[in-house]
Amino acid sequence: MHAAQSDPCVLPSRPDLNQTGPKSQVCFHRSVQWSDVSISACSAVPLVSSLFSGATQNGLRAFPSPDPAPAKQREPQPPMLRAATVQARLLLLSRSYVGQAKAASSWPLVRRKPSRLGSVRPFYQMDTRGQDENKILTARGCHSSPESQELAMKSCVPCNSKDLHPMSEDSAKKLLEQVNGWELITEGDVLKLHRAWKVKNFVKGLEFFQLVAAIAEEEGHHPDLHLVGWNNVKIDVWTHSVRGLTSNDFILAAKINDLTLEGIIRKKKTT
Ligand SMILES: C[C@H](O)[C@H](O)[C@H]1CNC2=NC(N)=NC(=O)C2=N1
Repeated sequence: MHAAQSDPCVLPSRPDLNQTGPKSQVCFHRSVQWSDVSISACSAVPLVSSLFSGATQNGLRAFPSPDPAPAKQREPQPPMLRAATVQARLLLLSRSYVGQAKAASSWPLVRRKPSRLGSVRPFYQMDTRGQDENKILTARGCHSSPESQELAMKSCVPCNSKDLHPMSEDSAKKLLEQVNGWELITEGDVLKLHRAWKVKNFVKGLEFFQLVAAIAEEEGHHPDLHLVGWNNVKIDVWTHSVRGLTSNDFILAAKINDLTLEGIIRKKKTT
């Protein structure tokens, strides 16, 4: 995928679950009919290691399936044949990864429990190991304030909590400074957060929704998503249970602002 001229505030696309590291691993996943294998394109490392151990990873079976015959029934393979088998498997694996890398952008995001091998970066993420995307964005002046960073690190509370009440418009206006690009709208008598983006195309709009959905599911707090005229994304955020705005909505908006959307959002035309 050709990387467009990058907007300094947009890092290469990756699903941003939580600045403090994903509580669960978000992976590309698809059952590939030709080899009857379910491949999770999170990272080559666990799959290759489980390939050798034949172990399952996150409930996935290292291919080729079906289950290898229990060791005791298998005839010991001569070393040359064994090496050739591993070679063939690795070739199959590498081919599938090339195929995946090409198709990965159109694959649906699914949620996986953290791999038993520890959380690993999905292979399509920019390798910023040891760096903190937040620091990168802040260094580039992309965060409106440390408060907005702090907001993006928080977690939503359950919307059916008794302590949740709609905030006043003045309180909302104060918090608005911490969510760049969002505005307050009132629909019916309900105060909401609203933001619009132009995406490159319809599919990228859906990809954007997938990234937002991952956060919403993680937080148990959901936005209203609109994709109109094929490339206009509009998102409204409000707390339905109290018919107004709560801190949950600003946390969700800050997390959406922290998504890395390179390749999804249409570059602003320089006038
Ligand atoms: C029980 C659970 O907290 C509710 O169903 C959640 C789900 N997501 C939600 N999202 C939003 N925006 N408002 C809600 O009131 C809400 N309620």
